Amino acid sequence: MKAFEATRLFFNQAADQLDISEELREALLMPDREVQVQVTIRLDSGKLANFVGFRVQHDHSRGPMKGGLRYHTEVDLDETRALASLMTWKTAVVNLPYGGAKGGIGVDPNDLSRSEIERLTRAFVDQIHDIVGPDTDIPAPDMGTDHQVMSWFRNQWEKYHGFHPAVITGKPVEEYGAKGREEATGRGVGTLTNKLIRRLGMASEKTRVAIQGFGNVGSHAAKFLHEAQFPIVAVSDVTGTYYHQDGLNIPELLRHKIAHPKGLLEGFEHAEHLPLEALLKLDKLDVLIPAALGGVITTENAGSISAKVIIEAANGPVHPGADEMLHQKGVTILPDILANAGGVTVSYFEWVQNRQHYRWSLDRVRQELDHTMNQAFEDVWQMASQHNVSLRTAAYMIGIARVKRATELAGLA
Ligand SMILES: NC(=O)C1=CN([C@@H]2O[C@H](COP(=O)(O)OP(=O)(O)OC[C@H]3O[C@@H](n4cnc5c(N)ncnc54)[C@H](O)[C@@H]3O)[C@@H](O)[C@H]2O)C=CC1
Ligand SMILES: O=C(O)CCC(=O)C(=O)O
Repeated sequence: MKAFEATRLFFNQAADQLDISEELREALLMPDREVQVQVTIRLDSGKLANFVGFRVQHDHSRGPMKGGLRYHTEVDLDETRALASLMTWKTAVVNLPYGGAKGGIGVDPNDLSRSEIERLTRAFVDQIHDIVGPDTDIPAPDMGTDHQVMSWFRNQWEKYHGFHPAVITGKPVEEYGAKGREEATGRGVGTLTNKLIRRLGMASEKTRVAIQGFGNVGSHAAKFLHEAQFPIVAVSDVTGTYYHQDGLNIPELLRHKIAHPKGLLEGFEHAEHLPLEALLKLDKLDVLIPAALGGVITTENAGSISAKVIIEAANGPVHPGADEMLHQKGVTILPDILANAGGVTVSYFEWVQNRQHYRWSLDRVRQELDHTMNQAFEDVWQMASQHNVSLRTAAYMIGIARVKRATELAGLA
């Protein structure tokens, strides 16, 4: 099943609870605009290379559209469309005054030098600068992009439109970025993991965690959970799974990642090195945190997952069929549109600061982030209890109801 079809299924499960008509479902699901562009650069070798870039603007009924930029080989129109629609429900669940969008380029950034990535980013901006802006559509980091890419993006966009740092978020802190944006998604994941396991009557020191992906989100979630006393027994990145039955030394893993030229765990010696796919098959896990690609938990591998709780730090990691199987097994899933909303929440704080030419302290960012995430969690928990539905369906119900209301108030439906 393709990614957008999967999000459509999750959408429909919630829309059934809300009794939404077929026409309105189509109107809410259909993206506002989809753009596909050619991105051509000259490589360091002197050869030309052609890539395909996308920006999908899904819905703007609640405000300017917001969502990250992904550089990854699997980026295509369908995946970008699915990710853009997730942004619409996500910004609504945490009640930010935004709609949803997503973009990216089908490329493996590990194959390019930093200067090639800079040229790629600038060429992409040349193609899409007219459709993004601080009041229309505001990009941010996602897989394969970071604060440096945001900085190049802003610089190129400003060549066309003049100074406006609020055109993009996730910028370097010394260049109009918000303190705490880099850690925000991982911190939000950590905060809600802690909250959920306590709600389920579990204790952090006895909760064995595995994290798939040790990039921005996975590594910050690991840091936060380690500080909260959770034993993290396994983490993985593209180079494999790293396991220690008594819990990994997370500070040492973080130091290793920082020292590695590509930020990888390759060569880490104080853990058992297992194949990539081993992480999902580990026994005696309590919490599994997919924090890499979408579509990784399927009907084929869901049966071998031992965790009682799955926290969707990645976007769309669980296929609908697997979602149903895990639900039947009694696994609690904290859905992506709530679990990983910390990133876009602090992006919103960054945008607000840029527009006011003001800077918040890290303490303030963290306090407001924790408040937003806790409030959204309580709203979703209450909705799930009231309607006897999963946390995913409850989160979608809240998101869809808010977007539906804004659409109706605008007189569009
Ligand atoms: N960066 C952000 O603020 C946000 C990111 N997300 C989602 O979180 C996920 C991760 O994003 P980032 O951490 O930003 O990306 P990243 O590019 O910083 O890191 C990705 C990590 O996943 C690893 N990885 C890739 N394929 C893998 C595989 N098959 N098995 C195990 N590990 C694999 C990579 O080696 C790397 O460690 C994505 O689904 C993204 O959409 C969601 C909300 C915000
Ligand atoms: O920070 C943002 O604006 C968007 C982050 C993002 O792409 C996501 O939440 O999936």
